[in-house]
Amino acid sequence: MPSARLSVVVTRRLPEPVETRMRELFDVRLRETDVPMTREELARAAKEADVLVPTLSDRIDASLIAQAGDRLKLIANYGAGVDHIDVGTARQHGILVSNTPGVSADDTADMTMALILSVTRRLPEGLAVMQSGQWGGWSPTALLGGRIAGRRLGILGMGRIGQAVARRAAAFGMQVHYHNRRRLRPEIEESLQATYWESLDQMVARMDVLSINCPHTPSTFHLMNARRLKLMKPEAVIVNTSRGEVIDENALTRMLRAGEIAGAGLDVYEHGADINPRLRELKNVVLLPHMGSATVEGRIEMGEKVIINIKTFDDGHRPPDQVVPSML
Ligand SMILES: NC(=O)C1=CN([C@@H]2O[C@H](COP(=O)(O)OP(=O)(O)OC[C@H]3O[C@@H](n4cnc5c(N)ncnc54)[C@H](O)[C@@H]3O)[C@@H](O)[C@H]2O)C=CC1
Ligand SMILES: O=C(O)C(=O)CO
Repeated sequence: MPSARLSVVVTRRLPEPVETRMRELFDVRLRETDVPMTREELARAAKEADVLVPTLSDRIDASLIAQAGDRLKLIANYGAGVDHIDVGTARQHGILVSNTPGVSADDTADMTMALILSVTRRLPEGLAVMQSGQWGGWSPTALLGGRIAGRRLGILGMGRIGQAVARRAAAFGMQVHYHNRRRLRPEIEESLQATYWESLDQMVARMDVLSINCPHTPSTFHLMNARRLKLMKPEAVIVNTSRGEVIDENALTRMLRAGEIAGAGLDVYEHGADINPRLRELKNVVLLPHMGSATVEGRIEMGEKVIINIKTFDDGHRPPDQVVPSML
């Protein structure tokens, strides 16, 4: 007799090919509208599913996991970052957690470079001139930015995305530096032509551009606090395509306003969509609505990874992208 199909609940609309494949493989309940579930809907979903497929907009904390009961066996996150999931509590309840690492690395690194170039070369100001209809033609002195070739880029968090940024930055002629929880193997460091800094403080003080690419964990929360931001050179630029919580957003905003940091390119914010309104007023800041991984290809590949994790689990094995507390 064939075994019963897994009951899978997905909390957000996913790209159409992903939803179609999920319908073929699982007893899946898909979301009809593209709005995050309310807390009550999420708690109900966690109770009724064998597998929950959340996204970064769902807070899967200890209380939600405690309410889930015995049925929930796997939280197969649609996304690489798992800072919205209490992975330790899930483990204590015997619930596995998986994510979608790697498939967004190139796309997010592309967006990191786009932010670096947008801030240093003043793209939004150029766009605003064109949209105003006031452009009077080429000028030797208008909208001059800074050259990135030859500049020092410091990467905080040299994992999949950090390394993809390093490869791109080297191709743009930047000198790549990094700080990471663990130093890379010598052959990888050499292939990336990257200089390792054991001291984050010392690296931060010497960079022209700082790119934040570590996950948000208890040890990275406000890693870029007011004290460290103050170590940056006043002409330096910071970009963040990881998670907003790694930077003290209020301190950054104050320093950008005061001209103590030259510019910022942000894809992510400390309080999600509730961003510091003062950031929006600044000319030296480029803000994006968390779209680092937003390509058609990447979002489908994230869904394929979710499916592989669920299928492998259904076949009686550990999901290939299982996340355990010691990884965080
Ligand atoms: N903006 C966007 O659309 C996207 C954002 N992300 C975010 O980017 C983050 C990084 O993604 P990946 O590169 O795939 O992760 P990864 O796990 O491959 O790399 C993260 C690196 O950060 C390092 N790290 C962790 N804690 C650290 C600490 N305290 N100090 C220094 N280094 C530390 C790790 O050792 C690792 O090398 C994700 O966790 C996610 O939050 C991921 C995908 C898309
Ligand atoms: O995969 C992630 O962690 C994201 O931020 C989605 O883009």
